[in-house]
Amino acid sequence: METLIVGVAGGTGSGKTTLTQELLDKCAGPPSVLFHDNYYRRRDELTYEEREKVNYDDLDAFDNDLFVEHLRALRSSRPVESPVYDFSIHNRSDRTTLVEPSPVIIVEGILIFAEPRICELLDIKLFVDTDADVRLLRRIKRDVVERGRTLQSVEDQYLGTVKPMHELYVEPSKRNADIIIPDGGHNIVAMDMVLNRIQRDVG
Ligand SMILES: Nc1ncnc2c1ncn2[C@@H]1O[C@H](COP(=O)(O)OP(=O)(O)O)[C@@H](O)[C@H]1O
Ligand SMILES: Nc1ccn([C@@H]2O[C@H](COP(=O)(O)O)[C@@H](O)[C@H]2O)c(=O)n1
Repeated sequence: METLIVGVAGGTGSGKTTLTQELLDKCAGPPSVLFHDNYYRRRDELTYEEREKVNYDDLDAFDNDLFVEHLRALRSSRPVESPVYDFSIHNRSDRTTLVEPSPVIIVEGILIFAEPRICELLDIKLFVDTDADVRLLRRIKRDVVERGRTLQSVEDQYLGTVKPMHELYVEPSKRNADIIIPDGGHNIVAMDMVLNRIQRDVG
């Protein structure tokens, strides 16, 4: 089976998941999706308080060996049992989810263009570009409402690790993108271009 692997990167709150969902809704298929977030390392050896302090915006926070193994398996038409991460406990859950192979594979995550082993497997690289102030406002809302965080913890984490790692890894990785998309999944012109390209290659 011919496969096309589409990478969707961008800072936290930039609109990656929204763009991924648009692609899922509009591609025939449907595509397979691997979320890099689900490959955060298991941290059973740490207490909750210790896990709260981990730098989750560093490349080392992810089990990239497993991620690359799963991406290669999907590319070779083999299904994978993807881990499921639980943000409320800062740890991998005991559940997995079956991801079936498909001609179009979407890969999403803040750091996928910063890890060469992942980057080289991607056929189309999309970077969702959104101003830091907008991303921060979205992040505060999401972390408090959906991830059970306090305002203080969001502020501490943002200034302590999220912002510096964004500047060190995420922003420079934009140079590896094929297309930089302002306004993410709401950018109709960019979406049409990407969908046409997908249609041409695997349609
Ligand atoms: N282009 C956009 N315009 C306005 N709001 C958006 C846009 N893209 C995403 N959002 C909103 O911003 C929030 C974060 O988007 P999301 O796609 O989850 O970001 P990410 O996956 O990069 O963290 C969500 O509430 C989403 O509805
Ligand atoms: N236990 C964790 C693990 C990760 N994060 C944050 O998630 C962000 C990435 O997800 P996006 O949907 O925002 O792209 C990343 O910036 C990590 O800081 C967390 O808060 N807790």
